[in-house]
Amino acid sequence: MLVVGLTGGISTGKSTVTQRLREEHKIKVVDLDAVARQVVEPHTPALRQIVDRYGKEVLRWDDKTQQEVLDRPSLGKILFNDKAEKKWIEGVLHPAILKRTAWEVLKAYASLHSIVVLDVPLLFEATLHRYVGLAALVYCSPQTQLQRLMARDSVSKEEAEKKMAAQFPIDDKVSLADQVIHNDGTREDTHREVAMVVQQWRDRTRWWYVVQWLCPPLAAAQAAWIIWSKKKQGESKGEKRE
Ligand SMILES: CC(C)(COP(=O)(O)OP(=O)(O)OC[C@H]1O[C@@H](n2cnc3c(N)ncnc32)[C@H](O)[C@@H]1O)[C@@H](O)C(=O)NCCC(=O)NCCS
Ligand SMILES: Nc1ncnc2c1ncn2[C@@H]1O[C@H](COP(=O)(O)OP(=O)(O)OP(=O)(O)O)[C@@H](O)[C@H]1O
Repeated sequence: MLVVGLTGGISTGKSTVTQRLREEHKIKVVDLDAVARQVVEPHTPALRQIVDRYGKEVLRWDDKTQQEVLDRPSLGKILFNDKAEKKWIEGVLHPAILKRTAWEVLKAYASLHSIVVLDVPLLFEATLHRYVGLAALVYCSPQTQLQRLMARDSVSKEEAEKKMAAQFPIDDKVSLADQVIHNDGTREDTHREVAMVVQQWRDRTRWWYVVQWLCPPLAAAQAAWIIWSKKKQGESKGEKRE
């Protein structure tokens, strides 16, 4: 099975691309933003830790479920404005997110998917690219990124720039990626690029994933090889976590 890590910058178009992957190409996608929401649902250990640290101000009443839930904009304000708190929040959430994601990958393998795409906003920042077979970047210029972020989230230029600054600059991610999907033009242009990369992924997997499914030690050996060789590559480039 080919595990693709799909990343980008905030608002460069990951969701636009993954929607196409799911609907047109029928590819299994695991969205780590969605997983990040699950790990802070009511009564989870992660939410308890967050409330212990920041108090009830990070909660809001949800009429639909009749309970207190995480107020995401409030936690976002803390995370995007304070580097030390960002680190603390990530220290609580990332291990829980990783555990759930590993489980989703195993489920995809067991149900004989040839390709699984992980939509990971912080693929490079969290050095998760070492654990995937291919890192694909959804790219648009920083100017387009800023405009789309301001329009989509109805935020000021200053607020949008602060969110962009919490990640590696999109131009720096280009050299770290194995493949780039350009999303500066029309959606139709992007759909064409997506079709091209999907063909490349399918060419890489062919019948190999069936062999791996029939012989799990082969799949485990390939995963171990990818992790080991990417770790070596990273060390020789002097890569380190943010
Ligand atoms: C801060 C939170 C509460 C804001 O929630 P909100 O619903 O407003 O936004 P959402 O979750 O949809 O994220 C939107 C985008 O923000 C960016 N972003 C999210 N977390 C981070 C982070 N820790 N560092 C930098 N950028 C981030 C990503 O580009 C993401 O796609 C939320 O993003 C969160 O819990 N973040 C911490 C978990 C995390 O690191 N998630 C990234 C998954 S790898
Ligand atoms: N090719 C395009 N042309 C015009 N608008 C686009 C294009 N691609 C994406 N957009 C718009 O740009 C905004 C950001 O796109 P999208 O939500 O897919 O980004 P994202 O990378 O998933 O964002 P996030 O990191 O916040 O999850 C959305 O409002 C989307 O409709």
